[in-house]
Amino acid sequence: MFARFATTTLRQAASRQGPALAARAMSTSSNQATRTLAGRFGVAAATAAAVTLGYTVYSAQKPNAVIYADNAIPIHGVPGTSKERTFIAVKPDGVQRGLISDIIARFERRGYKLVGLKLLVPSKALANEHYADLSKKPFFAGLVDYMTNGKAPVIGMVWEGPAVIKQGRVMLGATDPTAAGPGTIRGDYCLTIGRNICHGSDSAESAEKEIGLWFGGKGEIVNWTANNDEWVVSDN
Ligand SMILES: Nc1ncnc2c1ncn2[C@@H]1O[C@H](COP(=O)(O)OP(=O)(O)OP(=O)(O)O)[C@@H](O)[C@H]1O
Repeated sequence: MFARFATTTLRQAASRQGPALAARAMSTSSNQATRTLAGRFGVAAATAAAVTLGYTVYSAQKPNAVIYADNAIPIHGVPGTSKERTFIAVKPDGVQRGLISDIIARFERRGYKLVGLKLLVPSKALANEHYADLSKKPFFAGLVDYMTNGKAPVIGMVWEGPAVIKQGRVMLGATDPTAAGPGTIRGDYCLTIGRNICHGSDSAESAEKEIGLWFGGKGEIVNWTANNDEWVVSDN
């Protein structure tokens, strides 16, 4: 009964007043709910109910999003802040050529934080959706086959940090490796556009779409604090 009341209140807040008010309402109402439930059923039940309520509110606003109850950051991060996130992939040619560790190392050394990582052979449906904007191109079928035929897997990653979407693209280098400068991943390691070993989201919209597409299972993105954040992402 109480949970239904709280959920309804929060849904109304989410739809009428937007995310900020919903988040405030969620925090106030779920604190009340948590205290009531904790008194009656114990702390574990109260905690589970509070997490469910939080997820319900966010889902009502944005059905495909996954958030974490601890800090309510969407899995695609917060563009324009130190929590900006991008999707970076090592494509099958990069995996075959043993370049995974080098690509990861470049992002790590720069100071970016790895918050999602998986190795998979993507389905055709996933590759089709990922490259949907290229579906009319003559190379589309070959591109999807190269990504999905299983001759090597893909490494999917989510990296976090200031300006990581733009800087990730800079680090990758031009899509066509013949135009990629030295010091970039493509400029250092590849020669042709069909085998350019890596991918990076090209905008905040793409990052949101791609992170949601490749990740999104519960627990696949981890919010964590690096011990050296003070030395890497602080402002004076
Ligand atoms: N002319 C082409 N011939 C073959 N493959 C191509 C061609 N143009 C693009 N591709 C492939 O399609 C991918 C996506 O192309 P797009 O134009 O979206 O560039 P991009 O966004 O820089 O690349 P990516 O999405 O891989 O980072 C390229 O990385 C490349 O693998």
